[in-house]
Order: sequence, then C-alpha cells, then structure tokens
Amino acid sequence: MNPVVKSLSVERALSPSADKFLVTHPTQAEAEAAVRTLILWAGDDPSREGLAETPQRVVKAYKEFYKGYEEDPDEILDRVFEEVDSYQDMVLVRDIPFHSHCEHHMVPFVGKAHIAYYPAKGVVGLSKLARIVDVFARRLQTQETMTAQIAQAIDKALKPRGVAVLVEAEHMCMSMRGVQKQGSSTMTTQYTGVFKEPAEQVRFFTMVKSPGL
Ligand SMILES: Nc1nc2c(ncn2[C@@H]2O[C@H](COP(=O)(O)OP(=O)(O)OP(=O)(O)O)[C@@H](O)[C@H]2O)c(=O)[nH]1
Ligand SMILES: [Zn+2]
Repeated sequence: MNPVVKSLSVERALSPSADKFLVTHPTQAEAEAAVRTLILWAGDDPSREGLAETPQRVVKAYKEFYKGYEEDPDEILDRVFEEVDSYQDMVLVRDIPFHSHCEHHMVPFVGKAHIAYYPAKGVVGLSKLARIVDVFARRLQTQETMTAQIAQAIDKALKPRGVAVLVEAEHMCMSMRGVQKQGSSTMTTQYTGVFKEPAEQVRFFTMVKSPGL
C-alpha cells in the first residue's frame, strides 16, 4: 500500500456535498509532502530557497481552487423573493467569469457562464447565480458536468418554468500541452422546461450574444 495512504489516521467526508463518497482526507503535512514529490517529479530541488515554502503555498491555493466542495448550492439559493409584481419574463445573467480545473489533467479551464430562467414563484438574488457557478467551478470538473450541475441546482431550488445555461471556456490542457491548440473554445448548454423549445433557445442565445452595456 502507498505509505502516504497508510499513514492517514482520520477518515471523514470531504464535504457535505460529497457525502456519497467517503473520502480519506489527508493532513496538511501529507498534502505538502505530495507537492514536494511533484516538484522532484518536475526535476527541481524542493529544498532550495525559492521552493522551500512552495508546498505550503500550493496547499493553501488548493483550498481556494477547490472551495466548492465545502459549499452547498441549496443554501445559496435558499432565499427567494416573491414580490416582483408578477414579473414572468426571462431573467438572464450573462458573462459570469469563472476558473475551474479539468478533472483529467488538473489544469485550468477558464471562461464565462450565462444563466437564464423563467421565474415561476419568485426570483433569486442575481449574485446567487454567479455564486452557484463558483460552487461547481471550484471543483475538479468537466465542462459538461459543470454545465449540467448549474442547471440542476437552479431547477431544484427555484422550480422555475425553465433554466438555460451556456458555458464557454478555453481548456489549458488543450492549449499549453497535448494537442496545443491555443484559442479554441468549447461551448456547452443545458436546457430544462420551456427552454427545450428551439425558439426559446434562439431567444436565449440572441440575448447572450447581443451587444452589451
Ligand atoms: N469532454 C471533456 N473532455 C475534456 C474536458 N477537459 C479536458 N478534456 C479532455 O479529456 C481528454 C483526456 O484524454 P486522454 O486520452 O485520457 O488523456 P491525454 O492523453 O492527456 O489526452 P490529450 O489531451 O489528447 O493529450 C482529452 O481529450 C481532453 O481534451 C472537459 O471538460 N470535457
Ligand atoms: Zn484536461
């Protein structure tokens, strides 16, 4: 057995949202040791001055990159405002920037999400839609999974007449390594409810791509 895994003493769920998978969570010292191993793997000396504190910094940065595992989308979307004078048309928040990491290479993919919904019983705070993007972006992801998860979370919490999510991103694993195609972008969409109608998808796409402020 891998000695790092063997030495782990505490087993606990990584986060409430990951409770399906009971994850063995390493200690900070174990995580830092793993970074030192990767520095050696890259071909450098982890004890030299410039790298001595790097494992500590990387582990701290990972807390930010993967903060989404500790966050609960239901809690974020908990507050619904019902007093909107029977507003029923589409609500669209577009150009929500995000950084995520692909689960295949743990390399960033960076882009924008656009989220629309048709309210049924009320609306959510606009910032909450942007927060939902980060909940799922700050995990190891595929773009497809992230797109679907954003739509499902909004659908579940708000029960709107429909949700549309469009995500566009550049994957660094396709630009800085591997096939090395800089500038290519990937678009993914997920539609529920009334957005399954092609005419609604056209309206959504037209609004997303219309000239901005
Ligand atoms: N569908 C999907 N694929 C992704 C995403 N992020 C990265 N990938 C792809 O995951 C694939 C992994 O392919 P593998 O053949 O297992 O790994 P690899 O040898 O590193 O592949 P190359 O990137 O082609 O060098 C690659 O084609 C990546 O482009 C994503 O969000 N969605
Ligand atoms: Zn990748």
